[in-house]
Amino acid sequence: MGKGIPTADAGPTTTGNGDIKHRSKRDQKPRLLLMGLKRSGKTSISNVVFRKMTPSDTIFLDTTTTIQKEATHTFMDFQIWDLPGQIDYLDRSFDAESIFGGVGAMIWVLDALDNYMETVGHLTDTVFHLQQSYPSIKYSVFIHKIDCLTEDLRDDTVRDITQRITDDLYDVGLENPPISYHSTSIFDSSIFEAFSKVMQSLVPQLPVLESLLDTIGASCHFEKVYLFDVISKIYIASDTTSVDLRAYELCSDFINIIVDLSEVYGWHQETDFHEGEQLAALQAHGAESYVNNIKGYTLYLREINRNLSFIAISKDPAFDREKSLIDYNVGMLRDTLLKVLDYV
Ligand SMILES: Nc1nc2c(ncn2[C@@H]2O[C@H](COP(=O)(O)OP(=O)(O)OP(=O)(O)O)[C@@H](O)[C@H]2O)c(=O)[nH]1
Repeated sequence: MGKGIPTADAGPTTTGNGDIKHRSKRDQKPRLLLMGLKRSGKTSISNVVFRKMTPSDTIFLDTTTTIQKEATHTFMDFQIWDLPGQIDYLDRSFDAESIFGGVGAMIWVLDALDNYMETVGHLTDTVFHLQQSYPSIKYSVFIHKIDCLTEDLRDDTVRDITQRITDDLYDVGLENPPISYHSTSIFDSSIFEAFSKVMQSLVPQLPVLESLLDTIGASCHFEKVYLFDVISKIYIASDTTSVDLRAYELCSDFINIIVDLSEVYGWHQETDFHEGEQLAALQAHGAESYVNNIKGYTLYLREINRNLSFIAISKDPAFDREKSLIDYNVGMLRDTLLKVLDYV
């Protein structure tokens, strides 16, 4: 058996060492790897997205020396493994199966400010080798720290990196590698947008959800509709209109306000509702909120369950909820989530 690297489980949502039964069950959940050279930004990304760390606080992070495992229990239970950047995972003495077996997606974090020739070489070697033994892994390259580049330089850098990786892989015989590219920064919503796309690649029923969200958007006259994981702010599906960072930001801010308000004014349903019927009715409907005319937009949120909310944005500043057919459409969404995903 090959050597392994020490692993560390950190934080409240992280897999615990003590509970072996619990742990082995979680280890079967889809795994997502964060890889890349030292100081590329892997731990910062994991902390900002999943631990709500303020981006500016990431400058105090130490180098990671052990695998950090983060387990999230939201719409989809999955593990994120943050791998130390200084280790050569292709070294034959490594127990590769313990790291790469069961991986659904790998994110390669590439520091756009670095001399990226070195990391492009590591990345293409890694993809090439893993493709032989683990062909189902999906790869995403985060061209990261993009906030430090000017608009023009950004486009050139992204184009150059994409081209180099594609050429290198072509040279070794990989013509259409399953790689997606995202420009990211922890200082804006691009990191959440990119992570959303990675998570969506792990949802086999995504086309069904997207087509349903397209239908809802059209019939209710929404410009953009999302299914949001409320805690992480990752959206697990949206309609298929083009990515709109501004719409994402407005929806994300809206969730923050709703969560803050419900922390102050919310109540614990089990203790306050003694009438079973009343509680069932509330759960079937789901909490709802909408605001008209925020910077010319209407925002609409409907809770599907504790984790998942339907959120839509309309350019009509005077959205009329009663005429919108929203109840019928959200009902259809709930039915689909239940039937197709066995979820809700
Ligand atoms: N400008 C900018 N800096 C970032 C961004 N993301 C991370 N950083 C900074 O990059 C530095 C390294 O971040 P880490 O998260 O520790 O990098 P890492 O890849 O986990 O590094 P190792 O643990 O050594 O493998 C920190 O100073 C972060 O503040 C970003 O999007 N933009």
